[in-house]
Amino acid sequence: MKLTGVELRRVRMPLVAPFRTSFGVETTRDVLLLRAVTDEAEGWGECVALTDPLYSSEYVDGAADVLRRYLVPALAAHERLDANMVVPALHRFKGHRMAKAALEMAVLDAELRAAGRPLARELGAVRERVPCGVSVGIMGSVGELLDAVDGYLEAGYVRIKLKIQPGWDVEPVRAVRERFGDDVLLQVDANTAYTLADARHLARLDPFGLLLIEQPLDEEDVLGHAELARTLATPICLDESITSAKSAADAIRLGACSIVNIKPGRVGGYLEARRVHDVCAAHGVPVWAGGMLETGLGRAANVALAALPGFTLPGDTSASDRYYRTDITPPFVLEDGHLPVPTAPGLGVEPLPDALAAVTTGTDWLPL
Ligand SMILES: CSCC[C@@H](NC(=O)CCC(=O)O)C(=O)O
Ligand SMILES: [Mg+2]
Repeated sequence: MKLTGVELRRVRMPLVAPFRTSFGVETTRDVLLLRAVTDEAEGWGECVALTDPLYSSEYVDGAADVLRRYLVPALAAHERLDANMVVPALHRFKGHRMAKAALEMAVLDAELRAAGRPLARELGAVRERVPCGVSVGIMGSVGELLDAVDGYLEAGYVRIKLKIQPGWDVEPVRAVRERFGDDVLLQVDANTAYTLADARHLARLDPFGLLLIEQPLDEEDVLGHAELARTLATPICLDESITSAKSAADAIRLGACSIVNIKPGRVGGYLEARRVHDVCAAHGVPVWAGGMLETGLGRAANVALAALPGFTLPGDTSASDRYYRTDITPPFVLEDGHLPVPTAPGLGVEPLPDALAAVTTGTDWLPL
């Protein structure tokens, strides 16, 4: 394929309710979308960088800048381009995995649409629908949390994930267990909010039969997670620490985690995400699909990824209405706790023109 240009498009998507984590509160997603135009087809990419560099070092304005000044121009040198070539072509630019992932995603979508191949089949999907969990933010009270969890269980979600932080951990977990019982699949996500000094406190979560505790320590403290894993009965899952297939192999070998949350943006793309899946499978480590409040575009790709064989735990692949009143694609609707894997070529979905126009705050055409 010949890439003729890339459109950077910013969309502003208000959340149906504030989403609070240990690092901040999201009320509106300011999303950077990419539209890759080639001589054979067009493709869409979604950059998962948040507005501020609080989940990781990337942030949406920085991603747009590095794409505009470095990453998109770097692809001009390639007369013919396929998705496998994108990340290697950008290797000399350090970091910016979420920006690189979005560019690879757009080129991959265009390539697959041109070939009439669904992303799920390209990645190695073995399922036609995936079981869906839901991520529940930190709330103002335990009562408010219990009402939210009740609503999600009613909606059919098969797994509940609670955001935790110091001062909001044991009590909400205990309340959910007491209200909904021991059979509900339940896990927690700290987003790096604790230190090894909190080990004894975190061990107080062990009696609640959690599936996992996600990223309790700093993303760079792999050895700390290995030491914590020797203390806790609850399995440790890493998110922010896993930035590539190699970092997954290292973390597993060091005993830092026994479960991995895979987010394609965090690891530099869907092709690397498949490699993370393969490395984890080789070590017998289960994985699940994480989320970054994606629009239907990223959601479609995450659902395709979640259909790979090693994704044996429900992911944060929630329905569109978990976050958005109106999605920019036909909405993903939960059916018996599952979402269907798209079967059309490429991502299998594309933006609805009117819905996209209604939330677009700016476009920037980058010709090659
Ligand atoms: C704004 S918080 C984004 C990162 C967070 N993501 C979620 O909790 C799931 C979000 C989703 O359902 O897309 C995580 O650390 O796993
Ligand atoms: Mg997480």
